[in-house]
Amino acid sequence: MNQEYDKGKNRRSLDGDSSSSRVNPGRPHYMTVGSGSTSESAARLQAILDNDLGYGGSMTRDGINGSAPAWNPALTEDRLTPSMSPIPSSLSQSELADNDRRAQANAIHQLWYNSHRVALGRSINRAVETLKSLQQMNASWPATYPSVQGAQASQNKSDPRPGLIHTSTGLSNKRRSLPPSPRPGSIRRSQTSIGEDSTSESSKSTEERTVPEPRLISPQIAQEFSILKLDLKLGALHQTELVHSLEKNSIASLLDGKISTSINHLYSLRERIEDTSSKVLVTGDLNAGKSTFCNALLRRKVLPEDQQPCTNIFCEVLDARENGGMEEVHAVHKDSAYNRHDESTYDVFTLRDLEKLVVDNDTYNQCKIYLEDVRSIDESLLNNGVVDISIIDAPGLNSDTTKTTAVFARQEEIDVVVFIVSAANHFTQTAKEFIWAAAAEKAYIFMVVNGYDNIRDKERCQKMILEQVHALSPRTFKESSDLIHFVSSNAIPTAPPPPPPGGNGSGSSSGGGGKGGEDSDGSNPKGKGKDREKIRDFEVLEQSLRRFVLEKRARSKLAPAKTYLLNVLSDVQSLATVNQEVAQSELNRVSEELKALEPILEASKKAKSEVSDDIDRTIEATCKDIYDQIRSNITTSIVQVADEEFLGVPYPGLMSVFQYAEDVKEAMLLDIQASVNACEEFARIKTVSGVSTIKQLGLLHLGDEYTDLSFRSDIMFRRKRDILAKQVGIETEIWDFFDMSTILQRQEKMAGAGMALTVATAVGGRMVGGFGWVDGALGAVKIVGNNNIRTLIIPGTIAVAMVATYYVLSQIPNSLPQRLATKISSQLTEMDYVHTNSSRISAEVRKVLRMPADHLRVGLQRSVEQLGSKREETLKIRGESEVARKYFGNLVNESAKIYNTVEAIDLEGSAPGVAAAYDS
Ligand SMILES: Nc1nc2c(ncn2[C@@H]2O[C@H](COP(=O)(O)OP(=O)(O)OP(=O)(O)O)[C@@H](O)[C@H]2O)c(=O)[nH]1
Repeated sequence: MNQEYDKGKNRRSLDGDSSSSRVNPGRPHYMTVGSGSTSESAARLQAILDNDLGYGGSMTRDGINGSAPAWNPALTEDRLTPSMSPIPSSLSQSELADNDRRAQANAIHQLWYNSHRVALGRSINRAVETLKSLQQMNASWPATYPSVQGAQASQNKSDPRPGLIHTSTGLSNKRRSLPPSPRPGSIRRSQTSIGEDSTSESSKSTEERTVPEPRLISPQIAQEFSILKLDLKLGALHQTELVHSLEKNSIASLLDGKISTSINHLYSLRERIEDTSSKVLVTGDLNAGKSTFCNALLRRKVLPEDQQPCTNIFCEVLDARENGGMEEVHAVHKDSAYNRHDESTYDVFTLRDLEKLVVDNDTYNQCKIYLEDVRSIDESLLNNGVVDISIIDAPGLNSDTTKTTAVFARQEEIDVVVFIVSAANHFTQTAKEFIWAAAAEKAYIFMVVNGYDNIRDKERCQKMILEQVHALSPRTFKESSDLIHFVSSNAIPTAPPPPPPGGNGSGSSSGGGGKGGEDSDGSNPKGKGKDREKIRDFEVLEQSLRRFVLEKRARSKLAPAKTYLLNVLSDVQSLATVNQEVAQSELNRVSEELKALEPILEASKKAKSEVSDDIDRTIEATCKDIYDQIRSNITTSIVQVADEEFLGVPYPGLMSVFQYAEDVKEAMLLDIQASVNACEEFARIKTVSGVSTIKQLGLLHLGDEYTDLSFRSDIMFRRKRDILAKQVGIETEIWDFFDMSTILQRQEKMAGAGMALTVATAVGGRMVGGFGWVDGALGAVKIVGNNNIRTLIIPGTIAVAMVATYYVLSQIPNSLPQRLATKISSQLTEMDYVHTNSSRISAEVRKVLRMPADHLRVGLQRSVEQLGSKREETLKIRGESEVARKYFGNLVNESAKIYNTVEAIDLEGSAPGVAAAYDS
């Protein structure tokens, strides 16, 4: 923030030539009064001044760690008495002593003034540092901007004045008193309040809960931001509604812009207090008589006056000595920064050309009018012997928006505002707005109620105007006798306009003007009673203005810086207080959130690993169970398939025995297939129950975050149907019909059943069954006898064979299924049918169960990650809030400290030395 300033800048020439005046550019330049040599005490004071150029031991080191920015030594170059002040060579002893006394008094005053200026300069530096740090903080932690409560604001809609008052919190008891106009009483946080901030809010549940109205809304801290007030004039929306409709970051960026503007303004204020000259802006409504007033002050008709609006550009009147004693007009080119030493930035004209220049402003944006004021230093404002003054005549406020804006902007670089108000029209809305804007740094405004001669009921006019001033600028009102004047500027005798170009100008004008100069009509107004009164009123005004600008220079020159500093620091303090509390509640909130979050995160992590293992175990157990169950079921089904009573296939008789075999075979395979289907159904049921178990786990651990997968058990096992019939290919053989083992088994069963067994059956059975038929034959021979046997043997054999054949054939429905079952069973064993199907079904169940299981695992993982990142985010917010709380806590203290330092700079009391200097 250190800024090096051009040491020569703003330093005026004391002898008409700025270069020759620089006797010692690094120290104050005071003229030698009296006999040409200063008295001892004056010399001592001079020495003190030399050593006290803003760094001296007399200053309290309250700067920023003693590292105050570079201070321009030229700032103390105010003249106490101009070198060209006429000092008669033959002064009496008493007059010399008087001069000496005055010089001493001036020196004392200068010391006092310098100390205040330096203190203010340091405070400006500290304020700039503070604002810069606030800007940085605002970038990383968007500051909360309190706004006026909508309801409150609308209650006060009748109040035309924008903004609110500062109430009694923090510094407010020390703040400036403001008009008693009703102001909205409370503020409330903008949409950036806790709970409303979507960016910083890290928990859904927190977002959803109802946030209690922050304490910040309390009317106790209701106050207006005068400097850092966001200017939101968009459409028909009220400022509050706008603030609430804006994003927190948008507000932060608007605030950032305001801070930047304020920093720049502080720089310009520092420059202004360093500048030894004083700029007086004469402004007011259109046609209020600004130019007439300026002319009256100068006692010369320099600026064009007209009944219709005529001043279109700024006209700055300066002492001709600043221009080498030449009276001329420098018309500054548009978009050029004026530099008197660079003629490319302006065109030179004579005073006579002024009228045209002022009205026609297409080429120029302002005029610098160098004028010789021949009045004595006791009377002249320009040539006052104390300080360089420039008087700026501004275009009428309500002439057009651009010019009005320009006047508003211009007042930021001036020290004193002289506001001309028409006695007939009073304060217009634009006038009021200007005064409110000026109040940001100017607690006092010099008010000139002009055209007073036009008013019949003067008392009523005064009363009304004073009432208005009371509301507009209370401090000005408080000192109304000094700061508010009712005059008629056109009644002041002025020297006629300058002679035509060709003459040197200064000589002729000084001849025409001067003290008690004639009016343009040539009459002597001092002779007329009414005019005398007007002139007297004007002279009183002049004295007050001189006192305000010259004697109370600390007030006129330094007070704007002080007022602005107090206002901006107060704004900073309010902002800091609000944000400290916001940061604190944010900190509390996130700490609470963290406290709640930690165990949830831990539980979630634990659940994740436990549930994962659990699911795996459950799936494996389910699948194994299913496998075992299915294996046993299919095996049983295969084993039992032959026992099924012909599986519902009727025996068609011997003629269709092959078809019978095919039907039995198919029935058997279908029966086995049916058992497999039953197993699939069983597995389906088990899967549905498994999926439901996983879902329960998901709901238990993820709650609402668990998303269910749609599961259709009916589409399981679709592809494996009918596979068996295709795979099993069994040929029916002749031996399949005569399965002896089955026949024998059956015979034994039947034998065990009782005596119904016939011999034929027994014999046949034996015969058919094996070699036992020989024994049977021998037994029969013994009974029948050998001869008989011989005759019976053939037919007997035939009979037995027939019986046996019949028996065997009758046993086909019994023996064929057994035989086929055995063959199917062995083929299925060969195919590993039981295992294949059991593992196929259990594998599909595993696959199906894994889907929701994996989904649950992913959900759990995501939940842990989300909780983890929420924790990270919350930790980050906690860290930031902690930093912000500390920062804003410090800012509250720091801004209060600077505020107190600034407030302690007493610019109001009578300046030491002044009385003595101007006494006599
Ligand atoms: N009766 C009366 N007329 C005045 C007074 N002061 C100014 N006038 C007249 O008011 C008219 C406007 O005066 P100006 O000085 O041109 O007003 P202005 O405010 O400079 O006008 P703009 O710069 O164009 O806004 C002129 O005709 C003046 O003679 C006054 O005190 N009494």
